[in-house]
Amino acid sequence: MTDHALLLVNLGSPASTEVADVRSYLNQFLMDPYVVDLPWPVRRLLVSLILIRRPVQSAHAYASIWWPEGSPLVVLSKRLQEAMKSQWTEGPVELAMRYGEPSLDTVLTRLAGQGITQVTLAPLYPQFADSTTTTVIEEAKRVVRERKLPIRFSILPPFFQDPDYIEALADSARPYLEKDFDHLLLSFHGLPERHLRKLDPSNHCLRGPDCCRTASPQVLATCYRAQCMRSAEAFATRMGLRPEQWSVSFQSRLGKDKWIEPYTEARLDELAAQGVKKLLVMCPAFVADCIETLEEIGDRGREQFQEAGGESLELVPCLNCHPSWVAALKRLCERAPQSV
Ligand SMILES: C=CC1=C(C)c2cc3[nH]c(cc4nc(cc5[nH]c(cc1n2)c(C)c5CCC(=O)O)C(CCC(=O)O)=C4C)c(C)c3C=C
Ligand SMILES: [Fe+2]
Ligand SMILES: [Fe+2]
Repeated sequence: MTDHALLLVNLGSPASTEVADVRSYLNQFLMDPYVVDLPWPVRRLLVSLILIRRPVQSAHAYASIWWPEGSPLVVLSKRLQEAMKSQWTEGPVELAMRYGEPSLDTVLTRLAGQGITQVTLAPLYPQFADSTTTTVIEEAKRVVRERKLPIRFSILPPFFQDPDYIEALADSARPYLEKDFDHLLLSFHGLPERHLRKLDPSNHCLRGPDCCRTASPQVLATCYRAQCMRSAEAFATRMGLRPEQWSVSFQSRLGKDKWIEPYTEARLDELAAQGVKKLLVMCPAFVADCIETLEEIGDRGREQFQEAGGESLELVPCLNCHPSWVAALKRLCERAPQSV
């Protein structure tokens, strides 16, 4: 069969580090109602306020990590796409970005023009969130509906505790964990608490320190925080880490709302104060290194940890194009159930 495409989708980056490009990217990203989930007039006002200062700050941050070939996130996603071509034999392997280019609209329209009728849609997010997984799926469905494309989807579900994903994390992180370290911080992207609450009709989430551990299968299916905890626990178990050797935190908070805790910034100070000298940080919510790992953790986080008394902070690279990840992704995508 050659009419069944694999479509990898990641978040996307600005077209360049120019402030105008960063502003336009942030505007598209933050005006997505799955990301800033407020009524349109409130969202428009809030995002316009954020766009006064943020593009200049973010452009500066992007410039500090940008590669000659472009944004690390996009370059690494393209490399993953290339690696997957030798794995996926049923048709072409394509890459789209939820924000910026190449858009889902461009890629799905091109695939339909080539006679592709079946697409395995792979949002590259291990843990479920409306602001990542849902928005990719809904945008892909919107394009097919509005352009009347004869495409049916299979959709890769969140794979936060899939043994293949955990094994890939273990294989990619092992060389770092074999070196001398005092503590491993697993830092996941954060989310406003509101995003968890609105998907939790049983009112289980964020009610006490153990709520993620006691989440029912129904709660776990949509609770990003509980899924992050499961990923971290499965990884720590696989690596044989003792409880005091690792912990979880959440990074990248934006705005004044309460986001899920503990915050990475606070944990960096606490760990230094507890006497941790050699800190390892890995970021399992990101499958490709990006501004959030390279700049927020690798640059600013390291500086903060050292100023607080730590000696070294080593950033464990994301899965990127690790052979175990490429093999895992092939198996995950082959198992993706047909949906629409
Ligand atoms: C309300 C704001 C945001 C939510 C909610 C959010 C969720 C979320 N994001 C990722 C993954 C990535 N985010 C990245 C960058 C990024 N994220 C936000 C805001 C929210 N994210 C902003 C404003 C930015 C841009 C950078 C900045 O100005 O700080 C990236 C990296 C993009 C890149 O080009 O490198 C990724 C990847 C997840 C997984 C997630 C929810 C779980
Ligand atoms: Fe983000
Ligand atoms: Fe929860």
